[in-house]
Amino acid sequence: MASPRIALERVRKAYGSYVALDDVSLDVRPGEFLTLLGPSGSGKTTLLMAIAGFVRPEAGAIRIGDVDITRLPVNKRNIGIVFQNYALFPHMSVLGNVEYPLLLRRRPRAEARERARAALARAQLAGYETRDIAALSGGQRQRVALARAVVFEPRVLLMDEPLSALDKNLREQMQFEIRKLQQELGITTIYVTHDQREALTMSDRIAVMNAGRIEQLDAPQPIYQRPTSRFVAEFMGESNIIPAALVEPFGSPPPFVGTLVIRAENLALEREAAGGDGVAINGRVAAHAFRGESWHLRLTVAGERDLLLSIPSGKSLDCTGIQAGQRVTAYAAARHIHRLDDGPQP
Ligand SMILES: Nc1ncnc2c1ncn2[C@@H]1O[C@H](COP(=O)(O)OP(=O)(O)OP(=O)(O)O)[C@@H](O)[C@H]1O
Repeated sequence: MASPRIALERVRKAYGSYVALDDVSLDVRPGEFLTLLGPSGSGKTTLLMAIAGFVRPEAGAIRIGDVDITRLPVNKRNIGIVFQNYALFPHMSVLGNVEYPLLLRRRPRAEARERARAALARAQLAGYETRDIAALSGGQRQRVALARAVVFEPRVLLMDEPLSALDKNLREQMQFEIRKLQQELGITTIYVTHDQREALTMSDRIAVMNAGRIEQLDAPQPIYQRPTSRFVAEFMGESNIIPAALVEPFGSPPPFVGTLVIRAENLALEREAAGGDGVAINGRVAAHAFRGESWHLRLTVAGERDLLLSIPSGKSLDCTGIQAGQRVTAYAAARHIHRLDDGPQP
């Protein structure tokens, strides 16, 4: 059976006078991997827990497929959940943990065992069945948690920062594994993270959350390249937000108006390296640092605003000779300049 859509309609949750979810509406498509991305306190976990049934909204409706689950108890929702801290049973073996949801649903032991073994194999844990949870690494524990979340064939899958306790390399490997498993199962998934690179890597679409609202909902590339608000532009990557009055066109680009967003990696110190007509911004080097794959430069511009540049260290100009206080010009091609609609007009 195909995994259903998840639909939220004007879901509201307040803690006292603090509004954690401010009339959130969201439509997650069947089989989609949708990530809730946002800073700490933006409401991601509250939204996920409202879908899981651990948080009761004051208003609004939540549907899975055609079923209104807003008032349904947690154990009737048929949702797989993976938490950051595994929430495994430490006194049970790996197999015991994964069988548990099936035994809870009164499946016969032989069937439970067989399905648990299959789920463990899918999660790359064949051979670990009799191990104690305590004898597993963080990554293996998270695989057990994943196997346990999907073993009973839930209708949808929810994951709350499942990889945040793992080191960088393992986290990147697990991002691909989780995504592969999700695609094999075709299960509609909502994933919570505050890590933008993780969201960009894994998702079909990303909902960027800020103060209990969804600021922008789109596929990874448009979210990154065409942010619709200052908040999203600043949250995703290193962005420069510049009133157009501060920048000068060069070549023959169209006239610029309003507030502009230029990513740090789209600025260059040479006109040719910028790749086409665009804008030139004069500044003074305030700080510079070598970051391995790139040089990081901070320029003071027109005495009031810093401009961030990220220059690939393998290509373009060698920044070794750059001095603090040096006057430089930063260039960006017109195609890398994004106009923001909600910014103040210059
Ligand atoms: N049980 C609660 N009682 C009071 N306030 C709460 C409760 N749960 C959450 N909040 C508040 O609601 C806001 C949203 O919290 P939530 O956990 O959803 O944010 P988040 O985006 O998941 O953040 P994080 O990334 O830190 O987990 C926060 O300001 C939080 O302090």
